[in-house]
Amino acid sequence: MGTDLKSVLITKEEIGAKLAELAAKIDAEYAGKDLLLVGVLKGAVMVMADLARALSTPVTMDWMAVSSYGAGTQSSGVVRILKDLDTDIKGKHVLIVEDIIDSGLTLSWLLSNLGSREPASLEVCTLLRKPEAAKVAIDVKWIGFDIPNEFVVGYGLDYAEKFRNLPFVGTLAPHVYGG
Ligand SMILES: O=P(O)(O)OC[C@H]1O[C@H](OP(=O)(O)OP(=O)(O)O)[C@H](O)[C@@H]1O
Ligand code: HPA
Ligand SMILES: [Mg+2]
Repeated sequence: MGTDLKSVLITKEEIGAKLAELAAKIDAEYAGKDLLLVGVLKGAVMVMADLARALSTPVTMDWMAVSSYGAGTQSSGVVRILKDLDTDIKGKHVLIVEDIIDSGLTLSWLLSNLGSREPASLEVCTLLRKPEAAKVAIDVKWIGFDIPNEFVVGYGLDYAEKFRNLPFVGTLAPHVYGG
């Protein structure tokens, strides 16, 4: 961690408590239904792993890899599919699991892409959201934390592929990205 981080924004304990809270609501919503969690690689790996274990509802899990940030701190706006789902989601209850909604461009694209595959339902759960950064309005059912418009890392979130393994969410010192 050293001096590359400016501050801890959300602790490991706060993340755990929030995921337990969200899991209880998701359990209630999908009681008696088959639920497919779709994790968005790579950032959502930690949220997916911890949220899935906090749920009592039996779920299946699939993954999609899309990338719009590359090595920078700004979304390019161009979303690329790096890996598609392994399964057909037609008729299934699908919950997209994300680490962060920043500009909203990734999710907006993903919702229309997955929506066109005719799932029985399609909702979103995200750990973090930056309301001030939104470039498109998105209807998100479950949100962990609204955070300020600052670049964050940790708990799956990277800067140039680094910091994903931090157990908390922190802000990056400006010198790291040349700010
Ligand atoms: O709302 P947006 O501005 O579109 O940003 C959010 C997306 O950006 C990040 O992914 P990234 O493209 O960095 O890929 P990664 O998960 O592999 O790091 C993050 O995991 C979200 O998927
Ligand atoms: O603040 C962020 N940090 C890391 N990855 C991201 N992808 C979108 N916003 C962010
Ligand atoms: Mg990234």
